[in-house]
Amino acid sequence: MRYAYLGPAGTFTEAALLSVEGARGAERRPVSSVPVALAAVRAGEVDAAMVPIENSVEGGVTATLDAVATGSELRIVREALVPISFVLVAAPGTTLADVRRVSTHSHAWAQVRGWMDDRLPGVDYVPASSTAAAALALLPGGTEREEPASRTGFDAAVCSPVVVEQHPELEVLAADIGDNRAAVTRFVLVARPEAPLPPRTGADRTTLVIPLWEDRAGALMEILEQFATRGVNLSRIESRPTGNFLGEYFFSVDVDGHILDARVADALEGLRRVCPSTRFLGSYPRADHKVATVARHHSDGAFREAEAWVAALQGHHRPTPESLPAPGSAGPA
Ligand SMILES: O=C(O)C(=O)C[C@]1(C(=O)O)C=C[C@@H](O)C=C1
Repeated sequence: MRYAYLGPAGTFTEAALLSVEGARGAERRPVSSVPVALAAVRAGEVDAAMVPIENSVEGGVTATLDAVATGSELRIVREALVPISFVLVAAPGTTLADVRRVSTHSHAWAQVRGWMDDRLPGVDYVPASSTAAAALALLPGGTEREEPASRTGFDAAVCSPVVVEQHPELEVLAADIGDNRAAVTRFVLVARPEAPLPPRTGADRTTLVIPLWEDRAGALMEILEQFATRGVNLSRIESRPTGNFLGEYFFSVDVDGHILDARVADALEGLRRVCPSTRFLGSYPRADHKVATVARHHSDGAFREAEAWVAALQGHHRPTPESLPAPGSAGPA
């Protein structure tokens, strides 16, 4: 297997990838952004890419939500949860009092803002492509030592403690600086659509992209109804602009269950009718193994029984040519 991930080594995304069985011995390609990782999957240069999708503090990772919603189809085949803990690092010899400008990934910055306001008020933020990229930039590239700020434009970085394990020469100015100690990021492994559908486990998640089909009152309600009436619980719903023009949005949705669950399959059929450009991004096991609660009347057995009942009734009352809708018509009102 060949994998792409948001690099360099030491990112949280790499930690997520390393949690996949066999990934340690596989070819791993660090890349500079989520779109680049997904482009490598689409081009067939790698078999799958690990990308962040949701953080418990900062919410959806918009770069991922947008990149999987458009372009050629992709499939999520698994997810991974990584607990997030941050350290503030600098080049050797730097002290906290020297820090004026701090670099990291924007999602990481959002998770340490409280600590920064408290301990380094007025410090400037310099965006980086990842937490590890910011930290590694602080290390002198050559033999000649340079002042980091003059070379990089910043003098400290927020990253994972893993980077310090790999580069012990980095000075740790502060540890555990996340505003929320229980922060977790959810990552997804994304492959091409021909990837085999992961088996149903009973504790599964299905990810969908639902463009708002028509701009009218009740359009969102009609989408949500498809899930509600089949007892399908939503675990995440976010609206994102399509980028085409102001006011055009799509919904990125996670639901509890697998496409092989009758209630999920039935909801997808309903969605297809009310919103034909719905995109299926995959059904895969939940990393937290949380089993969905399903009422008896939403179980596979209840759907099968109801289908068999209707089929039997149809068998007794076969449609006549006159009772069928004319070709091209919407059918009897
Ligand atoms: O920069 C990294 O280390 C990443 O893996 C990216 C990322 C993200 O995109 O949210 C992953 C987890 C953390 O919440 C912060 C940054």
